[in-house]
Amino acid sequence: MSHNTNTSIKSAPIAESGPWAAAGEHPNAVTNRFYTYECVQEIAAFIQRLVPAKPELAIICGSGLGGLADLIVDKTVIPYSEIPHFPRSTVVGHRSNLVFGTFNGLNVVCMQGRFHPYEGYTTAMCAFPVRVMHMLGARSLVVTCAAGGLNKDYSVGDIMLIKDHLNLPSFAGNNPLIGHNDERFGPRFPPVGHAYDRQYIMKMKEIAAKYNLQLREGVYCGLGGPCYETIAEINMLRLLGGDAVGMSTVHEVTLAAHCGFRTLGIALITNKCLSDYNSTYEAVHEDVIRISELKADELQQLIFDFVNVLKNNDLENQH
Ligand SMILES: O=P(O)(O)O[C@H]1O[C@H](CO)[C@@H](O)[C@H]1O
Ligand SMILES: Nc1nc2[nH]cnc2c(=O)[nH]1
Repeated sequence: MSHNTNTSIKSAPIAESGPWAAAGEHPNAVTNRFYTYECVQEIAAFIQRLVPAKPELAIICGSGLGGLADLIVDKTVIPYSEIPHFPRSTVVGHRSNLVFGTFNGLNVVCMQGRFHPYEGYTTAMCAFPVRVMHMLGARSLVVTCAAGGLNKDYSVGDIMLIKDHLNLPSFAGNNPLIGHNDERFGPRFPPVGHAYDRQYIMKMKEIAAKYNLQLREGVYCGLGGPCYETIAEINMLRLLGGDAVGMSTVHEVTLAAHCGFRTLGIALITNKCLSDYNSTYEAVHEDVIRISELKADELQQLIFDFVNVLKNNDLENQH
């Protein structure tokens, strides 16, 4: 597929040229490159030429959870490598496809593979597909991830609905919204206190109850990775109120809140975060993938049923 990758470069003030702009005079200008509105428009237009149908729901697949995209019917699969300016997923358990089609009868767009800051992308670059999917027409987002269980009551295999998050990189000045704010995306100071939609959470609990499944509901801590946590860090995150920890999601949900998505966040607890210095257990990515794949069917069924809620517009305060 041929495309001109240079048409939307508004400014390329940093060493390498690309579709991003630097974040102005902010000290993070070099590290916080982000995609311009025009670039997102160009990508959306490119995709619309291939897939004219408007997606209603956007889905992001976490580690080992990309199988959901295989259940989409009447599919159009666009490899990230064929989309202008798109990064690539480099992590085991993440494919690199944007998948369109219908899932339980609803038009969806699904990221089969996401981007993480530890791959070398800025948080803004990691999260920018959220804006593309919004520009394509999606207004609901389901974001899934694999996570370590900080909460001592949690077991491996538990599914946690994310009620809130701690965006730890943002504490250190690494927020995907740093830099020039283009109001066409959203406001300069977006509220994020309700970034995870309460009604979506309630609906998902009702769905789970039908399967006698008890879902957890908790606070997700987003860290930069790629190291798993030290014991001291695990203890700190617990003190801060964290229930689960991972290396994704928070920057995506920040951009989703900024542009007005209603978001359902689901973390699959793939490992326990142990704080016993005498234990020899360590988290490993192979276990993360194994547990994700083991629990994928359950998660997919819940999301499949959740689509009914969206299709039937079975919600109050729809905005
Ligand atoms: O958050 P997702 O992409 O599901 O992946 C999680 O699993 C990986 C670590 O095993 C990290 O990338 C962490 O963020
Ligand atoms: N940071 C972090 N990410 C994870 N992803 C899956 N498990 C974990 C974990 O224990 N810690």
